[in-house]
Amino acid sequence: MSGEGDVPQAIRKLAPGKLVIASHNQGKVREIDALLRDHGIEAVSAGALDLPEPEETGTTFVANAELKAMQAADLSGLPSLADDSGMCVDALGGDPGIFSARWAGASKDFAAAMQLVETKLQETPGAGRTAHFVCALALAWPDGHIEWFEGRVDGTLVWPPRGDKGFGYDAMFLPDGETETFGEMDPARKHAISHRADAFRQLVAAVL
Ligand SMILES: O=c1nc[nH]c2c1ncn2[C@H]1C[C@H](O)[C@@H](COP(=O)(O)OP(=O)(O)OP(=O)(O)O)O1
Ligand SMILES: [Mg+2]
Repeated sequence: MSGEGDVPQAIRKLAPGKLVIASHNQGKVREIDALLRDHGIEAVSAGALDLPEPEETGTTFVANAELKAMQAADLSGLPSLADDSGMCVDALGGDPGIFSARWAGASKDFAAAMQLVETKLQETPGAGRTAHFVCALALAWPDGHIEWFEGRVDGTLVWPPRGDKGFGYDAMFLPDGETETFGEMDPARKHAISHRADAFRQLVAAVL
């Protein structure tokens, strides 16, 4: 058990590198590292610590984020932050959702995953093209205490994909109110408006 009040001091006292980013996705680690650095926090990635990639057996973004954060905290003995995220397409009943990474297969082929989304949309009569990204962040402490936050950004899917600055499904996602896809825009702009930024704002407000 931990009161809300002692957490900010705890994270502020961390030595540099003593927060684990419990992710094996380089694109995500890059974004989370940039977001943490904005708050003066230096972290180390699960990959750099040789932590294994857990099987994501949860049925929600939050459950999978918790599972990844808790495993990293258990194995490292350090506070660990995990991100479980994905793209939910309205006309596909929310797919790929928590299966966003798995649609890209073992080779992490997101060109193929984006093509699969587009093909399924073409096969769905009268389908609209609205979608949103979700990001669940879970922060697990070695004492078992855990807190989580969920962010979201709404947009429309474009075809063909545009831009190579992002990762995953970025090149086909046009956020509402923008003229560039997540793949085309400056990373700083994505950091300001993304699902991950939304979840981070909540984490920062609650924890830092
Ligand atoms: O900002 C994003 N821009 C584009 N695509 C994104 C984004 N955020 C999540 N996505 C997609 C791709 C990713 O592979 C999957 C998350 O799956 P998810 O299991 O949370 O992550 P992962 O397996 O890639 O790495 P890990 O679990 O080690 O953190 O959703
Ligand atoms: Mg994963």
